[in-house]
Amino acid sequence: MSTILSIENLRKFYDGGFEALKGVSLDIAEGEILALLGPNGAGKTTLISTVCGITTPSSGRVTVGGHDIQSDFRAARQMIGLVPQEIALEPFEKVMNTVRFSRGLFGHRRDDARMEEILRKLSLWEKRNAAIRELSGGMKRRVLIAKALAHEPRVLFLDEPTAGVDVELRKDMWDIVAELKRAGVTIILTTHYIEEAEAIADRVGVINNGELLLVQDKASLMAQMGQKQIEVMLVERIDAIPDALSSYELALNGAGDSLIYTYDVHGERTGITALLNDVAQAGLTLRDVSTRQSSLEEIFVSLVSEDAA
Ligand SMILES: Nc1ncnc2c1ncn2[C@@H]1O[C@H](COP(=O)(O)OP(=O)(O)OP(=O)(O)O)[C@@H](O)[C@H]1O
Repeated sequence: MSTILSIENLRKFYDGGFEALKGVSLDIAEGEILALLGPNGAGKTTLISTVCGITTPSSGRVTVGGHDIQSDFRAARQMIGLVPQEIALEPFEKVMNTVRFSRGLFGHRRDDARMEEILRKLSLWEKRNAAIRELSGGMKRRVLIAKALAHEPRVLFLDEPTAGVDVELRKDMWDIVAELKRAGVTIILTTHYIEEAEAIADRVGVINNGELLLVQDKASLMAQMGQKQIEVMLVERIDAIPDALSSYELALNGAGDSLIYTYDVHGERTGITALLNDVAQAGLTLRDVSTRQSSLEEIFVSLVSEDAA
């Protein structure tokens, strides 16, 4: 797939000398969904704002569809839609006019069919004549997305799209993102909800202290770094792990009826067969066995804490 967004050695010093981006480089392929994860203050918003031309880079180069965001700003910006973190809308304006105005800002001709399509997709059509101030917070977020899509961008940035929204709207958001992906839109989103990144992204980038710690295909990241756990559920409760099993790194759950064994998926031998054998030898009866892969959240926490060390 071709690269639609290219970021090369991007640095940002804020007034006062604080370095919020320390030489970030990243290529994003057309049509992919990239989730940017990072703790508060990591530099996610600064990165997005710089690419979108809201913040000027101190050095480095960014191109969108081959257009340089500084020397060819208009063409680059045309290709980008931004759904900002904060809701900033004109309270007395009507929904339809708000979205139509955004399209006009980019020099696009009025297209009522297109407006209807966008508003329907976001379940805003019935509200098209409502004033913004009459809408719920969730509806306002939908308006922000509609505004960002009004000029038909090829790359959409979503800065914390689900911060503070309820479960239902969050699910709707992800349906919208999936639909946009099907339509070929490239999506870069920041989130604190790691399980969402895990569910929706093709690639995950982890940013901390202004540096991109890694960008990797989600599946390979999880396979590479993941540990698996096997839970051995027992028929009877036990107070302590039997001595016969002391050679294994086992944990006993709070209820005393499950042994948790963590192993590396890449180890030559997992030790599971021997463990199950020895559990039986120790006189314990298995009720059930289940395995689980460590989540992106655990991977993320270990990466960021390694970085801080
Ligand atoms: N205008 C500014 N002037 C000075 N420092 C700033 C400015 N904007 C952001 N910063 C600092 O730059 C760093 C990165 O901020 P940024 O908003 O990009 O982080 P973030 O990863 O988006 O965080 P969050 O998850 O909290 O939104 C922070 O330390 C922040 O305080």
